[in-house]
Amino acid sequence: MTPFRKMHGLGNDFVVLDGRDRALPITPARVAAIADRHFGVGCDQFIVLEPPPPGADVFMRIRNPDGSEAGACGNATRCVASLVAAETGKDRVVVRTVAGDLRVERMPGGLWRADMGPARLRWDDVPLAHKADTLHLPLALGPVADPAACSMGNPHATFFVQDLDAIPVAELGPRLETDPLFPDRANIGFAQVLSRTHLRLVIWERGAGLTLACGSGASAAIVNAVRRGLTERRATVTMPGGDLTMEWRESDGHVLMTGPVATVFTGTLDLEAFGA
Ligand SMILES: N[C@@H](CCC[C@H](N)C(=O)O)C(=O)O
Repeated sequence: MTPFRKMHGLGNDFVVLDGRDRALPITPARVAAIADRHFGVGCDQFIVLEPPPPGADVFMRIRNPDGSEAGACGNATRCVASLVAAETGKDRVVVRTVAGDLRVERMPGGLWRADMGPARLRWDDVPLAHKADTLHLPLALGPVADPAACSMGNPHATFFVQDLDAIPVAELGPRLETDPLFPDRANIGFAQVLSRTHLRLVIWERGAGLTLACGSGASAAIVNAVRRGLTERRATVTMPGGDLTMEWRESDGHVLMTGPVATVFTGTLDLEAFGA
């Protein structure tokens, strides 16, 4: 049996396994089965801790419920950093993903701040299928149009809308995620500007669907809002699961994300019982 933790950041929930001492028999089919909310444990992302490469405290592998692998997960980054910090007594932790190193530090009030790295703004960073202006993508569907895109280690497009409650996110999300403009698919954000320091955001996540919060999506939203002249560089992003405090730092273009972490239960899994 393999121990696991169920964690979440603002309701964006994770099954977290520890593969640092032994390689775990994880396959895309097993991830999908365990992530299933009726026949498995249920989660938005399936996270495996792997041995720390030189220069990092842990390697974090991120998989979506459809079995696909992702380069970034802001909410899981905070959760994993808090675990490693509890083990090591450190207040600063370096989490490595396939997209690079993320530096996370403990903040007052049980919060954690992750440096999500630089937003990457070129069309081939996102990536897009062809050259286009990432500040105004040639993309429209139903009531939404003209998103801005960037990469936070994973692909994001943000649509700015007048009334978020009027947007049929579950209907538009899957079609936009898989639009041919996005060769790797994309996470799709719908953002309403409430003030120069406050955004409301709903995310349709690539490989996961609607989630209660998305840290990399909030990062992309603040970056794209600032690029459009809609908000200041520091703003609160309110998602269905709660708030993240975001900053797109002027000095180096890094995005800083501050928010909570939670462990809600622990258990054991028979990985072999979840298919091949
Ligand atoms: N929930 C995450 C993002 C998870 C990965 C995403 N679905 C992708 O495929 O890129 C976050 O908090 O950033």
